[in-house]
Amino acid sequence: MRFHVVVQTLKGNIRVFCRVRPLAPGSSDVEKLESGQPVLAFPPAGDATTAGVELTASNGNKNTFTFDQVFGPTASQEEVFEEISLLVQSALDGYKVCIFAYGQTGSGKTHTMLGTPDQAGLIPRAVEQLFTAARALEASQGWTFEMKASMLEIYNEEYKDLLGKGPPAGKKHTVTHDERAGMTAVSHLEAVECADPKAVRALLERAARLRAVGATAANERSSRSHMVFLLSIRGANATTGQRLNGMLNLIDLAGSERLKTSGASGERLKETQAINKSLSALGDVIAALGSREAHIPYRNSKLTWLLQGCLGGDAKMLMIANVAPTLSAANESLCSLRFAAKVNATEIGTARRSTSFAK
Ligand SMILES: Nc1ncnc2c1ncn2[C@@H]1O[C@H](COP(=O)(O)OP(=O)(O)OP(=O)(O)O)[C@@H](O)[C@H]1O
Repeated sequence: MRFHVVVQTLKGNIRVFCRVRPLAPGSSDVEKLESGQPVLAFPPAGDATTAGVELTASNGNKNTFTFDQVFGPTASQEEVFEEISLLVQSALDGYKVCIFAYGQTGSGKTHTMLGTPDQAGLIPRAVEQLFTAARALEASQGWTFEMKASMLEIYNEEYKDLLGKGPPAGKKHTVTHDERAGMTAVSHLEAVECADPKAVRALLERAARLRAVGATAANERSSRSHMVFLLSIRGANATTGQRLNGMLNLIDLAGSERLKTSGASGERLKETQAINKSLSALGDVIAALGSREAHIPYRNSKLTWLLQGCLGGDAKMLMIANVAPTLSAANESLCSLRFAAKVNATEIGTARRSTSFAK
């Protein structure tokens, strides 16, 4: 347990990875410039703890970025998870952990977070790992753990429960924070007790079906909304009296691409404004935390308001910037990499575990 704490603290509380997805099989997309140069290349970063990615725009301009990790198109789900597993594990030590997938529509966010049945993504792998570790601690060190999962969608600046029925007619979900206890409560949100990883898989399938229904009904809704997976972990140790509250939030953000708003109207315009608002609010919160401002603008979006207890000095954050390798995506990839670079340049204080001893 102690080992996890030390390693993660040394690496800092905000980390940024970049993941480049492969070209779709049979795709007619172009991934090279006319000169034959690839749009994305992976130069060495110059030190052992970071990795580089270089994007060449259609005008030939090169933009180089360094992140904590860069995964090329051949990186497997397992390789990506390996780099994240320590961070996930720390939720079981009483930390609040937030992992975001950021990028334009089609850049691989959902593949990274949820994956497919034969290429499981971060969420199922994280839950499986936490179960295994919790069981081992229960068997060897007198701990008991309770894990509860919720899933919600934020669409047009409104919360929607993906597992339960949601609030009664005429009511909305409300989010309240108990700062002293470090707890967040969402009204009318279903929290499903996770007795084993199989239960979580069933739950993810249920949520995916619900989102899919939305997608046909509301114009590719899944890429126009944020999907938030929340796992709360309560631990109690009968031998030592120690208690802990960990939290793992895994977020598949809405597509970050800027629509040409001049052509967008009605629902589409409203969606775009809501996405732009919440993504820039997320960037603003991170920037305000980094510059130690007295006021952190959590209230500026439903996303930052929901996650405020897990965004900040006490929490650990990871942003995965997903990018597509194609020439047609190069402009949006550049925007994503710039956003990620800004996050990467932010320093947030040392994470704190939420633990206490029963009297
Ligand atoms: N690393 C990868 N390996 C293999 N296939 C991938 C990978 N990343 C993405 N894909 C595939 O590329 C396509 C687009 O990916 P995905 O749906 O994850 O993008 P997205 O960013 O979540 O898009 P949206 O915003 O529409 O949800 C999917 O068919 C997905 O299976």
